[in-house]
Amino acid sequence: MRIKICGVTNVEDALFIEEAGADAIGVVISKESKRNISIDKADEIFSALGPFIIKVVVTHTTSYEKLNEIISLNPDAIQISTNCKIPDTFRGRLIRVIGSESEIPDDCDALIVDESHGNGKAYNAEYAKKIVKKSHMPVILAGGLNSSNVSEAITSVRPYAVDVCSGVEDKVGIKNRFEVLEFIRACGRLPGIKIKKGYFKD
Ligand SMILES: O=C(O)c1ccccc1NCC(=O)[C@H](O)[C@H](O)COP(=O)(O)O
Repeated sequence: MRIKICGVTNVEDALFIEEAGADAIGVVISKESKRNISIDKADEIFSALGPFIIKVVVTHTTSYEKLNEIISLNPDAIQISTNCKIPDTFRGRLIRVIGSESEIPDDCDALIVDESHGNGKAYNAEYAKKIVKKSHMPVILAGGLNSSNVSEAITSVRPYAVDVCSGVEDKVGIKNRFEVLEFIRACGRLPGIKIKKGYFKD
């Protein structure tokens, strides 16, 4: 199972997540988010990472100026929840957010079923299953996932990938290393870092 860990706000967490073996890291560039970071911070985080991890920017912008700033970071993918049109040069790497009221869009390359927006709100299993069945695009599952429920979510929904944000945090924007490793393990993957005593919660 592919794994995206979202809402990363600092280089230390990003490097740990990469080393732990996640496939993708998401940073949020949106004033609406408690995990909002600047373009410069996102650049610092992406630049610290190696070539084998997918770098995703999550945004809610409707401004082409902002979008161009985001594109200038050269992310591997953009995850967007508005219907802002993305330049053709960026095609192939666009993830659109789909919630229970929305139709499947056809101007993107992957979908993320997400009604949580980093708040830990649980996904709707019936809806997610329907989207996986109907969509010809890869479907990422998000919403209230954590190390205790992700295995069941994978088995029942059969998504392309799973996404987690608050379920592996100590506090908003700060990842809990033990939970990151446990989440990766619960996805049926072997974490790249041994679970050491120091990674446990106090
Ligand atoms: O993380 C945020 O602060 C955020 C805010 C607004 C929109 C999206 C946001 N995050 C995007 C994600 O892809 C999250 O990982 C996803 O909503 C799952 O969050 P959680 O339920 O906390 O695992």
